[in-house]
Amino acid sequence: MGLRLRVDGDVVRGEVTFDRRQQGAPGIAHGGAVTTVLDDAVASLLVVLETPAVTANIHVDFRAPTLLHHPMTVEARATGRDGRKLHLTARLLDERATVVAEAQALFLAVDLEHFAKGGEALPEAWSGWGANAPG
Ligand SMILES: CCCCCCCCCC(=O)SCCNC(=O)CCNC(=O)[C@H](O)C(C)(C)COP(=O)(O)OP(=O)(O)OC[C@H]1O[C@@H](n2cnc3c(N)ncnc32)[C@H](O)[C@@H]1OP(=O)(O)O
Repeated sequence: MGLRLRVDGDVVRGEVTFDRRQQGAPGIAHGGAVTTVLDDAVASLLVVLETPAVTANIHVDFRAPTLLHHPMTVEARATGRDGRKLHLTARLLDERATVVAEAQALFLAVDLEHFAKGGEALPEAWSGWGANAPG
């Protein structure tokens, strides 16, 4: 789907075009693929927030069909923090700036050791990530 995300101040923005590999109904992206994009967008906010965290839950409202082969934009922002709980939101918009899907996600801040459970080496760039994050 060629998702590209970038940090723009305290917002994450990106572009994505779904194709047949993400098809659900004919010509329309599967909701799981749409959710993946929204989850990835909010997860990228963790760079802005300087906080390692994981998705605890994500709620998605599908407002309109997400059409294949149409360029979409995604934007994500943080809406609040309560201790370890990060409240994040993201929207997917079509070329006419119509919101086709939006998500509210709860992320839980974790220690970097959480990611070591996967048994893979963590990226070098992650060392020190979250060292100053409030608990
Ligand atoms: C840019 C770099 C990106 C790096 C990667 C980022 C990750 C990308 C996004 C992902 O896809 S993450 C993968 C999918 N998510 C997971 O695999 C998470 C799996 N779940 C867990 O590991 C644990 O359940 C979790 C760390 C989320 C919570 O376990 P904890 O033992 O740390 O929390 P705990 O049970 O003590 O609960 C702490 C608080 O959170 C609340 N809570 C926990 N899970 C919740 C939940 N699912 N829904 C609502 N509230 C939840 C819980 O009620 C409680 O609230 P209170 O403090 O008010 O009592």
